[in-house]
Amino acid sequence: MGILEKIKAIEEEMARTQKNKATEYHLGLLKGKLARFRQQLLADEAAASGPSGGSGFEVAKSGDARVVLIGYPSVGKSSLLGKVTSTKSEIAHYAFTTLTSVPGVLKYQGAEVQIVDLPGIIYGASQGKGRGRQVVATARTADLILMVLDATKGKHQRESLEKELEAVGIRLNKEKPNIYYKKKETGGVKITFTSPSRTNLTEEAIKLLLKDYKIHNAEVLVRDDKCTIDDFIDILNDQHCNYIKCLYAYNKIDSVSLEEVDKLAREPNTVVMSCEMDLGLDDLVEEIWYQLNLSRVFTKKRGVRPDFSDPLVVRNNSTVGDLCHSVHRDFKDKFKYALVWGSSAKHSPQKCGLSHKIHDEDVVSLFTK
Ligand SMILES: Nc1nc2c(ncn2[C@@H]2O[C@H](COP(=O)(O)OP(=O)(O)OP(=O)(O)O)[C@@H](O)[C@H]2O)c(=O)[nH]1
Repeated sequence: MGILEKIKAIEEEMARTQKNKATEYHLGLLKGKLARFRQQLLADEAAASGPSGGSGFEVAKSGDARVVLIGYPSVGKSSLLGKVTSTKSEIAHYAFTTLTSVPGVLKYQGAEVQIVDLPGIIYGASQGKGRGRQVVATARTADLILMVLDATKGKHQRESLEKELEAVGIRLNKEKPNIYYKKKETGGVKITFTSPSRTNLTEEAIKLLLKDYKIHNAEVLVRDDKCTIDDFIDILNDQHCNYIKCLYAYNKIDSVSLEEVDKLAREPNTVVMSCEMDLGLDDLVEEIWYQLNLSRVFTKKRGVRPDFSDPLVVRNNSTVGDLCHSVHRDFKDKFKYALVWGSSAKHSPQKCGLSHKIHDEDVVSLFTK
């Protein structure tokens, strides 16, 4: 039996099995197997396409962060890219216009965010269909997924995309489960819960899964009483799981009622817009920036005004040390002290060491030995 048939057989068995206390472990085991086969399927695909597989839309990562657009055909991804980035992309009045990914650059107050528009075909990816799997591979590299949805269409589009992403191990707006897991050479299986589990994740369930994965020696520490069997399966398939932030953008709000727009706009992690009418695009860009969680830092040479058009971009909560690292790998070794102006400084300028936390829009002078 090929992997695809195995996946199908498990899915059918899961659909047949009633969900109740008695079948909980059995379903957990099936889920565990499913995750393993899906991972295998995607790994086979990656090996087959190879580094020079010529998939046609692998894009080199550039800029300070990467946002990946995901959505069904004709929801307005190309239009959006045309509006917010400096890349032009062809828009035709028919589906499937975007056949190769077109990276665009969104410039936000000096920072550069790469926006990649993937082929609109993600559906069926988890079943190994078409280019969906390649799309997924690129989606995994995103700092933020921007799911573009058509406000005139129902809930189905969002749910089915979420389901597809879920099936290939992309977890949206979710933290990595707080479970410590380490495979060992000897010593058997040791399972500890820091507090009694409030879900279906019991010691017995963990043992069954480990046995099914042919793992006989391991240490497991469940640190969160809300972790489920699914979370533990994710930990077992760690390399296959990516935890990525997702922003939902509903386009074409010019074509639906105000009540509908209002309802959509109130959903969490959601923005509403109309590319055609130029509505909500500034809010979208701001929200993207906010979700990326980045800070701009302006460097200043002695006796010269800082260049406010060319910031260094680092993660929020970064330190002077992180900043040095982003200048050059070895810069930290030469570092003597920094002068910092801006909201993180107690007085202007403040003389700081490597551990000083910098804020967005700070000005920093770095001095070397
Ligand atoms: N009413 C309305 N139509 C829009 C809006 N934005 C885009 N469209 C139309 O939707 C159609 C599809 O737009 P595209 O930008 O090509 O969509 P896409 O998601 O890139 O499509 P693919 O390339 O097929 O994946 C075009 O006819 C656009 O004119 C909008 O805000 N309102």
